[in-house]
Amino acid sequence: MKWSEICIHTTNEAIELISNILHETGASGVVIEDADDFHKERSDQLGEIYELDPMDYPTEGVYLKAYLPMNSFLGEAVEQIKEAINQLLVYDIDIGQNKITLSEVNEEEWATAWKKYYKPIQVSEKITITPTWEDYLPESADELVIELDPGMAFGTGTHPTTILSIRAIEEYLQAGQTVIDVGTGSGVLSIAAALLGADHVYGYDLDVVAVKAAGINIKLNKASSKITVKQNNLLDHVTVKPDLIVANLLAEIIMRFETDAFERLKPGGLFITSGIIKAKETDVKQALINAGFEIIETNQMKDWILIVAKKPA
Ligand SMILES: C[S@@+](CC[C@H](N)C(=O)[O-])C[C@H]1O[C@@H](n2cnc3c(N)ncnc32)[C@H](O)[C@@H]1O
Repeated sequence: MKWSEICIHTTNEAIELISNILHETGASGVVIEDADDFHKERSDQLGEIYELDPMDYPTEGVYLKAYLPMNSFLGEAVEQIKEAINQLLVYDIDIGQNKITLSEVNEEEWATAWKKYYKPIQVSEKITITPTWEDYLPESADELVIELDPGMAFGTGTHPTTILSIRAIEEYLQAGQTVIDVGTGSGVLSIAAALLGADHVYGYDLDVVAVKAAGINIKLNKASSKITVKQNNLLDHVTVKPDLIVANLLAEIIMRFETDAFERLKPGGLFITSGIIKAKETDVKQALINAGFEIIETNQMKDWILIVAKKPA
């Protein structure tokens, strides 16, 4: 079968949203080529250096590439993608140059093209994320391994907002605690919390495709007994009283439920919010403070901010 590679020149801010649009349109194997990645030397934790081809990378911003089957629906799918990306402007998302190009690739190229980007990567002191097809063996007894299929919803688990979230869970979660993961996507944060000793994790996502993908990843990581995943809008109708809530969502969405998060948390509980673009940091902090939280830590990776907020004991 022939495949068409769609390449979108966009910004860091728009990556997750456009990846989501691509997945929803049936595109496979979304690949991110970030100008910043090319400029920094890439060495993974196994000591291998990636060979990066400068021709693959933009001089600024990000290329998002994905693959669509070449059939009679191709034109319609591309139009749908363009329209959905333009809709992001309504939400004040910077979509950068938004230049979209299409090129043809054959089955063999497609099957291997995107897999070469995904290698096991140590994302925190204890956690390594590996794609399902790699036979990765932990180097020490303390190393915890999460297997993910990058072809599925919000696949790789290595976006800066996800890495910041995993590191914060590792820092703050205490064994035996109850966790809620709002916007679970691939389920990666729920799996991380379970591996790091949570008693039980509740993962929620509005998107059924994400709920299915999370379910598969949770089984793959043998964490089903510790994680309950279901479709839900934010914390609507949730009665669980968690010690920790993690939410890797856009700033606009976090600012829709900070009061609910405050009410649900046990006294002394933590609200870890990620996915906040730098420009919106002050707004989110103010909203958290207005809800009654105390800000106890802020971290940054690239343009992304993570905030840890505490409900007073
Ligand atoms: C940036 S992804 C995060 C995925 C994963 N937690 C991670 O850290 O990699 C955000 C997720 O939030 C979900 N989401 C967006 N709005 C939501 C809402 N109102 N309620 C629940 N989930 C939502 C999206 O479907 C998506 O799966």
